[in-house]
Amino acid sequence: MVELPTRIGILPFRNKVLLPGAIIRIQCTSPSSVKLVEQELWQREEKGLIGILPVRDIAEGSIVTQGADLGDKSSKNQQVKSDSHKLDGKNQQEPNWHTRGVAARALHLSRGVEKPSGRVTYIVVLEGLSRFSVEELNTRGTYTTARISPLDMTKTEMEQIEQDADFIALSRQFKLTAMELITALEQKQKTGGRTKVLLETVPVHKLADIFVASFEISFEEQLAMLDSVDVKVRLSKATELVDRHLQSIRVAEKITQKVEGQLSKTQKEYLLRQQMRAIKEELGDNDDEDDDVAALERKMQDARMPPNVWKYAQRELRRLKKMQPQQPGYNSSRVYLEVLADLPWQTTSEEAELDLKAAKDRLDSDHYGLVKVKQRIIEYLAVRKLKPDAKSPVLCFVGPPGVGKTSLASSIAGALGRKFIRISLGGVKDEADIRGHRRTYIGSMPGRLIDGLKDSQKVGVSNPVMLLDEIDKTGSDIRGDPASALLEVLDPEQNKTFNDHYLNVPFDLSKVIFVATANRAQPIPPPLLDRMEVIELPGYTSEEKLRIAMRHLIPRVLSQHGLNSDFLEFPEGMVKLVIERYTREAGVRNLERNLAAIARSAAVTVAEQEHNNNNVSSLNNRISSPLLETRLTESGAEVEMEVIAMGDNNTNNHEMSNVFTIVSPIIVDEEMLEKVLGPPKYDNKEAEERVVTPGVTVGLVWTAFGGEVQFVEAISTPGKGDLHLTGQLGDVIKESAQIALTWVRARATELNLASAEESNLLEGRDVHIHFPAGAVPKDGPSAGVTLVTSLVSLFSRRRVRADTAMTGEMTLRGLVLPVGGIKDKVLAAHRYGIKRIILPERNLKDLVEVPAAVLGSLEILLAKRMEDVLEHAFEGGCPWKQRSKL
Ligand SMILES: Nc1ncnc2c1ncn2[C@@H]1O[C@H](COP(=O)(O)OP(=O)(O)OP(=O)(O)O)[C@@H](O)[C@H]1O
Repeated sequence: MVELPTRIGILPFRNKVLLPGAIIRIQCTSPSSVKLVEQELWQREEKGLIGILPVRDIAEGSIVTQGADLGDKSSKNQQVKSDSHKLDGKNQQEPNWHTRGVAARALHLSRGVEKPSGRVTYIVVLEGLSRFSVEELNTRGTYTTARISPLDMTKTEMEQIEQDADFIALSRQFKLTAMELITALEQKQKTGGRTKVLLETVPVHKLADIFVASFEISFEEQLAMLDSVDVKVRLSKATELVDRHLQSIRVAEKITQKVEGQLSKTQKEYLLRQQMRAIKEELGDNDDEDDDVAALERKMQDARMPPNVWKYAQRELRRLKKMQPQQPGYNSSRVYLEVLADLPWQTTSEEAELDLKAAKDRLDSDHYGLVKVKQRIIEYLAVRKLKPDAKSPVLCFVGPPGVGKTSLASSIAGALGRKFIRISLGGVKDEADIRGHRRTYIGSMPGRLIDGLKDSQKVGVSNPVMLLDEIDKTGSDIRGDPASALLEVLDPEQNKTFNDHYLNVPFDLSKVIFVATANRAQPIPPPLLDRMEVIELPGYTSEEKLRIAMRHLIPRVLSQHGLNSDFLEFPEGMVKLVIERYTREAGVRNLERNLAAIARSAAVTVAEQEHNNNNVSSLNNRISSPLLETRLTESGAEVEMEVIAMGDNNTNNHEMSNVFTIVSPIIVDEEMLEKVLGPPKYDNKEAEERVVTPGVTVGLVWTAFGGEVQFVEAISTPGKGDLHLTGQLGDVIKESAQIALTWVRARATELNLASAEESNLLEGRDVHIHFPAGAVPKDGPSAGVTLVTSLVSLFSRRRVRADTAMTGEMTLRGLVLPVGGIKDKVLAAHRYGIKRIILPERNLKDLVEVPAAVLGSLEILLAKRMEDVLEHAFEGGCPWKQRSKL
């Protein structure tokens, strides 16, 4: 029995009733309710109570309280008039208060602060305890309070009524009906019978409320239940409602059974057909194949092929009809006709009038940053809109992995309202991969393009946006040149009648919009490159990655794992740690993978929690679920939550609060990162640790993964003065190394090498230069200055500065030439925590593309000649100048 105070703070419930024993989760946002929760629940030392009083919208007319039991208290059977009161900001007029309410306590409280307004809100999980009647309402303060008197029976009254014959009969009737309901529910959900125990342990008058609270009934009925102060009235009302619910479940079941009956009818039919087939087979009566051919013919007719193709297909079909299924060639002919019938000869997706603004919004909402790229795409779309038949170039996105090339292409398809199809060209070396094998080959197939288009479920239209992925990874060998086939595909003059060897009839590709991606433009054969407009997507800075993660990756990763921010929160600081300590890439691919790993681990925790909750409180979940609906007002603002648990162990209802333990989200912290992702993979000390001996230098290079930091190591060994190079190097880089060695040798005197051993280094010994990360192929001229610096460091026995990286081509006479990919290289250096960068002077202009925040953290040193590089690379300046000073 709960001791009620004489005065209680009132929380108005609009058109809704909280019954004793019911649990509800609400969000308080209006100033009055926030104040109420703050003063009555949040700030209290001991557990506070508040009164829940139903209030009706004025528009719906006044409350007519029903219920025969009200006779004795008829004086109160009228509405309590109150001072004008603002109800949760929704109703400015005088509210219609009901005269009876329910005292409630908080099972769980969480406090939130909206950003950026700073407004405080509360989420409260309330449990109804006992009825009261309102003696007087006072609405003059910030929130309403009421003088109340309890309506529940005292213990002695209760003991008396338990002897009453009517009450006993009513209880029995109620319990019987309730038991039937539980049995029906359990059968439906096929679960065990824990809930029945509650029928024995909870007093019947409380059960009546709990059961009714779990049904969806009208406000009037809810009020009637609330007003049923007399337990006998309450029991008969509850019995009636439980019975009604039971009947509705039964009706629903009957309907399902009927449907199931129908289902088994189709199953029966299927079985009979199977049997019929078997009998026919036994009799050698094989008209099934005929059926199949007829179906194929119908499918071909539906495909609406152009006349010349149709003629060809007809001829093939006639041939097929003459053949026996066992005959060689029957199957290949059939498969061929299936492919023809599957191709979208005429079907196109409706292209709505292109709305450039909507397209721009879509690109913006899908992708963070990339301003120039998006601008270029919009221009491309604008031209297409003005002149749809213009020969627009094929867009080719070039950039390291995971910078959004594929997803940009799919956004273009979305903006145009077209289907999207991705054809992977990585590793395609055979022309037949593009153009198909002739049908004379055994196991011949159409090429990848036609194969992609024929998949009618996925594409089924002749005008999709087709992404030719990794177009730089096609190569040619004796089996022909895929690039020349691609050239035909991309040429608007020729692709109207694209000839796939397998099809052997022309297919019109001119309605397809082609987009290509590549990691690097350089390997793409020039004629192909000429057909394309290259749009470069450089890598992202850490700051950009953070924004992309917060806005795009995290929401997506959460929803992919069935979570949302109520369950899992990624604080910005932790995302930053993932970016800096666990990834070191130009794009965001690994970042996304790591975030997904964390989400997976959280999903397991959440699922386990839910499992436990379901076990403990299966009754509550099932019975109270309609009342547990969230009544959160959609404020749309970000809310920062602070949570205190209000668990109360001395009541038998504490189980119920378990349902809400997941209200507080899992917040990712360093410990969780280490647990899921392991110890940090990167720090900023790598350069420092590796540049400990003379001969090692830090260079900046450009690889298929974007800008990279590349260490170069040189040592000398006894020999004949040869140069050895290792680390999967291309011809250009090998030549750079030769030039570097020649240049350094020519300056032997300037180097002023002291000992005989050192002069030997130049003539009598071999030099070995290695580029670690041997698995990654490297080429290009930009390692020139790095190579020279390594050699000078080796010969002069002086270490280069570990905080410095360099890039630049060097001529035989020591002039430093500009190189490409400066932005990517600078970003890479930034990722590695490098502080100083030596660049060719003529690359200065390229720095405008580097974000200011990154530039600000670096010292940029410009070099015109090799001597300038050496001057910057060594502590105290160029080594041989140092020596001559000595
Ligand atoms: N600027 C961005 N804004 C939002 N999401 C991005 C952005 N850049 C990349 N992403 C996301 O990163 C992921 C990887 O991008 P995507 O697959 O498009 O990369 P890609 O450049 O095509 O890589 P690959 O060359 O390996 O195919 C995608 O989930 C994509 O949505």
